[in-house]
Amino acid sequence: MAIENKPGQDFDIVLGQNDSLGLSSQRDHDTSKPWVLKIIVIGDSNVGKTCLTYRFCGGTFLKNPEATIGVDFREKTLELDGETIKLQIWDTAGQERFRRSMVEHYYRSVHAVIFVYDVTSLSSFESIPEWVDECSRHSVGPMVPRIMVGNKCDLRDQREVSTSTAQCLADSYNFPLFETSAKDPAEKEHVDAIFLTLAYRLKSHKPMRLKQLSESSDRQLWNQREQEASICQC
Ligand SMILES: Nc1nc2c(ncn2[C@@H]2O[C@H](COP(=O)(O)OP(=O)(O)OP(=O)(O)O)[C@@H](O)[C@H]2O)c(=O)[nH]1
Repeated sequence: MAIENKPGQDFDIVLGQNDSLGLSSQRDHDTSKPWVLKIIVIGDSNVGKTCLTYRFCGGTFLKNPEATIGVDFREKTLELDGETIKLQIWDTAGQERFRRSMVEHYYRSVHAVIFVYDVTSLSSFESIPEWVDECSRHSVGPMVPRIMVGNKCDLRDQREVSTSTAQCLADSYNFPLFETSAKDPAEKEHVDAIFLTLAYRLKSHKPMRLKQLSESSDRQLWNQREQEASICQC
């Protein structure tokens, strides 16, 4: 496995300029460079955010993940209809004490949001409106695509959140709902579908304004995390 962006190597990121999605009305995309889309994964601690992103990027189930501190970055490059798209996935900390200093970074110039709850934990589901509110408080506009994901569906006997209850909440926000399991290998396609759905939705929007990531503080953050060897090499 090889990481797409080596330390010190510059690459582009789409940063919001003209509207909440960072989209411009004119095509100014250099086709030799991929789109880079920032997706954040948020939700209570222990719902499986790290395992879901790892399943998508690395293809396997991470057996003993440690609680995320601040953020872990993962990247996946996709070819969609002949265009290269890099998904820069921010796996955020669910525990308040590990996210406090990072929250502003999470939401800055974000292109899509994945809200995760655990189908075996009613309280994690009941927290979803708080996560949605946090997004709004950080000025994530209504144009930014959002998806709701119920994880750990393999634990059938322990389910506390029914599909219909979750669908009601998702409908009230007009979010697509996915139920899946990071653990069950048979669910890999559903996990992929979450991220692909977002990638296609973002790609279908108008062409995007590009800005060098090296100009932003996101770049510094990324470098710092690379030095701490906390980027998943997938
Ligand atoms: N059975 C089952 N367990 C899962 C699944 N996904 C994650 N887990 C387990 O749930 C626990 C928490 O997983 P994480 O991915 O670390 O959860 P997180 O949401 O990233 O947690 P924080 O980093 O604290 O925010 C771990 O013990 C995982 O093995 C799943 O789909 N099924």
